[in-house]
Amino acid sequence: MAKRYILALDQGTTSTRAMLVDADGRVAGIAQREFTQIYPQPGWVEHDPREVLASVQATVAELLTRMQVEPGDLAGIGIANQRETTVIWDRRTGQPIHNAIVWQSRQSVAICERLQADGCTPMVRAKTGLLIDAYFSASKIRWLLDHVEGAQSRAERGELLFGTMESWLVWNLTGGRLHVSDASNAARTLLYDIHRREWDDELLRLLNVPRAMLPRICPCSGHVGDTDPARFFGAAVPIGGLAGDQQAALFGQACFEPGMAKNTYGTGCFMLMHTGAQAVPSRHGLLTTIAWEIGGEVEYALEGSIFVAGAVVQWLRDGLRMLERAADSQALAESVASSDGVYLVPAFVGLGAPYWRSEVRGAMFGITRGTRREHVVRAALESMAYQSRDVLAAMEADAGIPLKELRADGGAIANDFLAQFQSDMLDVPLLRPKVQETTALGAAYLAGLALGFWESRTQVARLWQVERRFEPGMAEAERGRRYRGWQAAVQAACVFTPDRTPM
Ligand SMILES: Nc1ncnc2c1ncn2[C@@H]1O[C@H](COP(=O)(O)OP(=O)(O)O)[C@@H](O)[C@H]1O
Ligand SMILES: O=P(O)(O)OC[C@H](O)CO
Repeated sequence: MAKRYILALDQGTTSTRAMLVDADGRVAGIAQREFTQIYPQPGWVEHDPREVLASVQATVAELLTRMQVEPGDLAGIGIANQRETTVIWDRRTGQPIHNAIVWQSRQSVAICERLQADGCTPMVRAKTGLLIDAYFSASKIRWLLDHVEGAQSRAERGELLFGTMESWLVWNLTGGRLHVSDASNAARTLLYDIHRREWDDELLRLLNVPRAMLPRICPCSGHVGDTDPARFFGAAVPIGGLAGDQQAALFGQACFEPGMAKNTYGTGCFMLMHTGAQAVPSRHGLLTTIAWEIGGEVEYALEGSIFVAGAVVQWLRDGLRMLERAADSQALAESVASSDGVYLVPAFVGLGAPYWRSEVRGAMFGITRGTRREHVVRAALESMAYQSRDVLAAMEADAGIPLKELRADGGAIANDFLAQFQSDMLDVPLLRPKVQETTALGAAYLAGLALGFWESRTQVARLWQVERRFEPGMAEAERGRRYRGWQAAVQAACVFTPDRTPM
């Protein structure tokens, strides 16, 4: 019987999703499971890699059982993952030496400050397209090798392996036979030269990371290997695609031409613009990153990484108890004509792109006796749109291409108020696709193209369909006035830094 589905795994920051995609690019079924967020100290975030792996196995088992699909019905597997999150494990036992250090975690800030003070930024930027920040994997690896007893010498003896989540998952799903990563994930480690496309000796020396612990780099779309039947429901299923989740979403949104961009509104917000075969350096606080490597060719993207977006709504719900459900934020925001001058700067873990100010903390401005919960909720939603405008302005300046339309996805863009306000604030149409699980979809496409499930990107691009198009409708003067208020709020938040001790 013909293989009916590609299984896509979206291993995200707060949950794992498994999804079956059919040949028409339709989602036949989906299963999702959250896992524990470990906060050992303020500003630190960790995951237990074994629990993450268990969440993958549980979601796949649930999905296959519910959909009455046999592993033999699967044409292949595509994996997209939370990026930068760092796992180190023992090659022989397969056991992690510590929890995974999550991308948001700030425990390696001091390591980054030393590198900055040593003047390493220009060299790092030129080779990796990144800047020195605890966000990326390298300082997390250094932190683990420093803090787990004996880790450095074990790594030097070749006993320990490093990987981001896709690497850890492939290692386990193949029964410890494959230690690989892909170019889009390697590009987020701060150890990979995105132009020469190899691990870089100067960067490895700088961070004293032994080469022996690094994975082999595979293409994002290509037959990496097969699952071990003993580890994967009794079947050897080909793994055909690996990509960082934001790059996978760019692919799932069919942004294949230079100048096409997507923005994902999840916990954080990640805007990526495809820049073709050219790695465009940023002069405005963005990252230059590999979008994907396919058939020996690399395509690049400019990225604006915003650390807090949908998480601000979670905070209103769980921290302040202003909302019962995240979705209630829409009706509340729409019940008032404006935020009444209130601005919320959600710098809970500092500011990412384009500011890169890890010491700044969140703030609210413009409060009066008349400020109500509705205004605060509206200001919170607006903050996602303002932060995205900051990033888009930088992107247009760097790429020299004005954006024609923005393809949007992620949990928070279900909010129509946010979608409309975003379109107004950017003065470009915002397109919400029918399939909003674009990350998993992108992983499925990358795998399916490699395994002959789909023929070409042209075919994939035709499968993309718009669910709703939001047209900009705000007058120029009004847009400018509101955005200037936001810029003033960010500036004021940056001034308030009473405690500069790194977390
Ligand atoms: N209707 C909504 N309006 C505003 N925010 C929302 C809405 N629904 C979900 N969110 C926010 O979106 C985020 C979840 O999106 P998701 O794409 O699942 O995130 P992630 O993949 O980062 O875990 C949460 O932070 C939540 O607060
Ligand atoms: O898992 P998400 O959707 O929060 O995305 C996380 C990013 O990959 C971090 O760089």
